[in-house]
Amino acid sequence: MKNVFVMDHPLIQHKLTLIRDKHTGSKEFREAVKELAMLMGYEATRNLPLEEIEIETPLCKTKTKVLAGRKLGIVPILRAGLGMVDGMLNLIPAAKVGHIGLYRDPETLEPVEYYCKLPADVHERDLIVLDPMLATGGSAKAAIQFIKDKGATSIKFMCLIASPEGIKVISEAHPDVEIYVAAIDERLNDHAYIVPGLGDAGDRLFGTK
Ligand SMILES: O=P(O)(O)OC[C@H]1O[C@H](OP(=O)(O)OP(=O)(O)O)[C@H](O)[C@@H]1O
Ligand SMILES: O=c1cc[nH]c(=O)[nH]1
Ligand SMILES: [Mg+2]
Repeated sequence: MKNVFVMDHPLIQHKLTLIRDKHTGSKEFREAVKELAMLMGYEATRNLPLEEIEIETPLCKTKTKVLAGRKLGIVPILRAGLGMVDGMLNLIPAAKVGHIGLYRDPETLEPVEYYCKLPADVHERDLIVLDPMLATGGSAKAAIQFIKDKGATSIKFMCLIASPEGIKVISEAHPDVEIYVAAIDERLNDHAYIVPGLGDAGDRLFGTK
């Protein structure tokens, strides 16, 4: 599907298996999510623009490339998206971080907003929205819409595991948004959990279950 990039690098697939395993505890789960964010972030930032500058090596002057200086931002969807922040910041330490607090109402499955704090110049930044799970797509769809309402025009969405339904929802609602994902699983169950998935990402990251 256009605009959907499935990252099947062996290191990504290996770490994904770690976090799917129900015997993996919070510490190892957190470490693997951070590492996955870093590996995926490497790919998701592949097309950042470069510009040429002149520097001097110990031998001579030379022209060489640096990032073109376009401002970057990452926007984790709370809570579970927080687990991906440090991995991304390791790659792009100058990025500003916005936060969107959303939880999925267990009855209606609708996203409920409880927090939103974005960089003031969000409309000037290339943004990557982070959330490990894309299930019904309701949370990511709402989060991306918030950011667009604040003026953002350049948005990517990065998640670890998606359902086919979630991918469809985001592709249709936000066709301009590229989706980076480590795996697209089979389906959603009756409670809209991804199967086989990894369970509740927030609870596993923070040990709340
Ligand atoms: O695609 P959806 O059907 O909207 O589901 C995905 C959302 O559910 C999870 O968050 P959750 O509501 O469990 O909140 P949490 O991160 O605080 O645990 C997950 O991190 C996504 O944000
Ligand atoms: O499978 C799922 C679906 C929504 N949220 C999660 O954390 N996991
Ligand atoms: Mg949760």
